[in-house]
Amino acid sequence: MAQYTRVSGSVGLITLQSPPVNALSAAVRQGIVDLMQRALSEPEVKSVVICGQNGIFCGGADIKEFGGQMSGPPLIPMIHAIEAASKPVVAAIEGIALGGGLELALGCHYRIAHSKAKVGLPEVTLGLLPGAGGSQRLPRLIGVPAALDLITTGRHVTAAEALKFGLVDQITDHNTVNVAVKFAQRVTDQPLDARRISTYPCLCPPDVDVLFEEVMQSVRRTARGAIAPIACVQAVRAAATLPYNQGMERERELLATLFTSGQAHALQYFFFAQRAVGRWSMPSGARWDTSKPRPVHKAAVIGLGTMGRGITVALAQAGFSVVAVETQEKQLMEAKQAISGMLERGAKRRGVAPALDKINYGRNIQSVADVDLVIEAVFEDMALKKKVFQQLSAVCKPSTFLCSNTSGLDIDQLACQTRNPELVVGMHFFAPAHVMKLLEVVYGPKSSPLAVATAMQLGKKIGKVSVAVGNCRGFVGNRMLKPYLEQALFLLEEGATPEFVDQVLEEFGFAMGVFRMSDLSGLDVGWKVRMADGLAMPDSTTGQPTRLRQGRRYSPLGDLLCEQRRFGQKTGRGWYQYDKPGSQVAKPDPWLHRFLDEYRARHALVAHRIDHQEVLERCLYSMINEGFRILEDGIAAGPEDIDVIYVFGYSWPRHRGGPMFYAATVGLNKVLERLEHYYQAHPDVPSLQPCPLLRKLVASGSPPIQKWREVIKKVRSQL
Ligand SMILES: CCCCCC/C=C/CC(=O)SCCNC(=O)CCNC(=O)[C@H](O)C(C)(C)COP(=O)(O)OP(=O)(O)OC[C@H]1O[C@@H](n2cnc3c(N)ncnc32)[C@H](O)[C@@H]1OP(=O)(O)O
Repeated sequence: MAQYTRVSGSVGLITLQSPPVNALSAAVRQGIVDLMQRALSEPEVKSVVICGQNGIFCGGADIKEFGGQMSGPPLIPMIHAIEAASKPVVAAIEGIALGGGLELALGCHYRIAHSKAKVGLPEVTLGLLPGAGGSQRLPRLIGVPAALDLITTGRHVTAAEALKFGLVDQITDHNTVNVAVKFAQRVTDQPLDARRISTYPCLCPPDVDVLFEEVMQSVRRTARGAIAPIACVQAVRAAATLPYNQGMERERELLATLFTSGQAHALQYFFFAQRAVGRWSMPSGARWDTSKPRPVHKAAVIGLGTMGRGITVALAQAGFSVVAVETQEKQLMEAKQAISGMLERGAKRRGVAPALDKINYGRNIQSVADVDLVIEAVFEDMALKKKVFQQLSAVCKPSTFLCSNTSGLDIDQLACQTRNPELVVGMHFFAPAHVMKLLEVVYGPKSSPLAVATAMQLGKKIGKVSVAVGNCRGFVGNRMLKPYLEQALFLLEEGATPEFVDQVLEEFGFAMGVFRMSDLSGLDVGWKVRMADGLAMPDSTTGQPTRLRQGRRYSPLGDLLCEQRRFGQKTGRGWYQYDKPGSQVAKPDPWLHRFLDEYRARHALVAHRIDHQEVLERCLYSMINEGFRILEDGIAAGPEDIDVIYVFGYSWPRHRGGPMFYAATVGLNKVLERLEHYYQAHPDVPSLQPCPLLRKLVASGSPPIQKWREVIKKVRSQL
């Protein structure tokens, strides 16, 4: 859909109309084609302006159309026709010009942008490349290095940056369409040949081969197995080395491979999953669209350790007034210094003033009396947290929301310490809290929809992707991590090495394998939890064999390392060895290999050959199985919630869509069959026993992931 109006007598104005972002659906493309013909055929019309309604130029191709049969006029000939037009065509860019939207603008002869507009070619983030001439026109317009940067990262650039690159001709603070119309009138008689970007030579630096080699190496290093960034480099290389038409042919070939790839499907699923988590619901029926948040003006953070500092920075940077409380004078001074440094570095990067004046520091919990919301971030200890919640409940005004930054403790027990348990929720931040995008908002049985809506909105305001989840041990993320870690340890007992397990997981696409990650986080963290749970204890205390706890197989390997004070990077020894405490370069440790051999000998375990497939299946399928249990229990409302948590919080490779999407890709029947196989081989490992929901989905013919919620609803209604 597009609308045509004649402005100032001689300018044909084409307005794209397809809310919310004027994506180039079949109807919009048809509208552009028809209205361009009309403008070119009207003798009174001397020039054309293309804009989008509601202050948004265009969000690109309509991603919803990708899954189905493409209909309507194709993008490439449509853009060529605009570029070849005999009358000047001006793009009036307000809001955004992304992907196909920017490619459309690149087909125009001139581009005028509002100063607040953003432009970019984010196709790579959807597993694609700019396939409507963008990979060929952009380097011709702004040069190879800048085009490589924009196309391989997909980043959105400001109008000011776009002007610097020469990507737009003018920026304005005024009404962009009016400015573009006036501009179009001025250029009516200008020759157009020099404005057709496809005819430009490609601007290459002298050492262009070296540049491509370096960029390709860097892209391969960071892509973690994603294919689109590599295809993007290849497409730009075609622009630099081939005539335009041949470059377009190469762009077409590369896009054809990407378009039908599993990675593109996964990334496009993930695009919609990220948006779906904002439409949260609770088992009570409360929902995002019926629960209004209450505004938060002033917040407090209690406890200024690593997490509390990061949360304080995130709040202050987003413009909240923060009361930051730490009871020990020395720790308070250290925290103040650290927080100021973080704010100053962040502000320097973003070119703004540091929000130092947003924070008031104090040692006394009384200073939070007038805040709207408190985030408690003291040490992960239930008794301590309970005490803090009792104090907060006595000190704060009755309407204050009380939130706990916990990675897995029972929110209900904390709520019970307060006068208004309905105002209590969990806010599970991930370290470093001012950087990591994920926030689990945890509702307990007493949490009100108001509290959930307020925490979700606060999360959004501080730039987090917030996911509402139910209250259980470990919530979603850490609950699923448990069987994953457990399988990794069992694999060591059975003959694998930490290096091999990590290599397989990193080849799969995780930023770090399970053992390197444990060394980074600190082995003592889990050890303390296991001790509190009565798991990490000498045999004499438990009265059970070392490798059995509470009737289940148990691996004490992590506990044994901790007993040797091998806590990971911080002590210079863990699953790997490091040059010195704090170093990040992990090296295989012969001591650990001997230790594993001795351990196996002591327990009469015969090492067998473990291959890639077994590592992946046992680590990932046991985690996915727990994901199905979480869905069955109603802790997560849908598979998208789990996938978003895993990609943003646990470095699951985005191009694999998340664990639940991955299970759907592998095939639910295959996941079920392999779990059955492993459970038969390890009947003392309950996490390998296939979850009833998985069986039900397979029995229902393994519906597509978008239909799982219907099956889950049925299963839950039968409980
Ligand atoms: C066979 C050959 C065919 C050629 C195909 C190859 C060429 C592809 C070229 C492309 O153009 S690919 C698409 C490139 N565009 C993008 O990647 C932009 C994606 N969108 C965004 O980044 C953001 O949505 C936004 C535009 C910056 C707006 O962000 P904001 O935070 O304001 O709102 P959202 O909640 O993200 O979005 C609102 C609403 O709009 C839906 N939506 C956004 N973009 C598109 C789109 N391109 N197609 C369809 N739908 C889109 C989004 O899903 C939200 O709706 P929902 O119902 O809440 O999910």
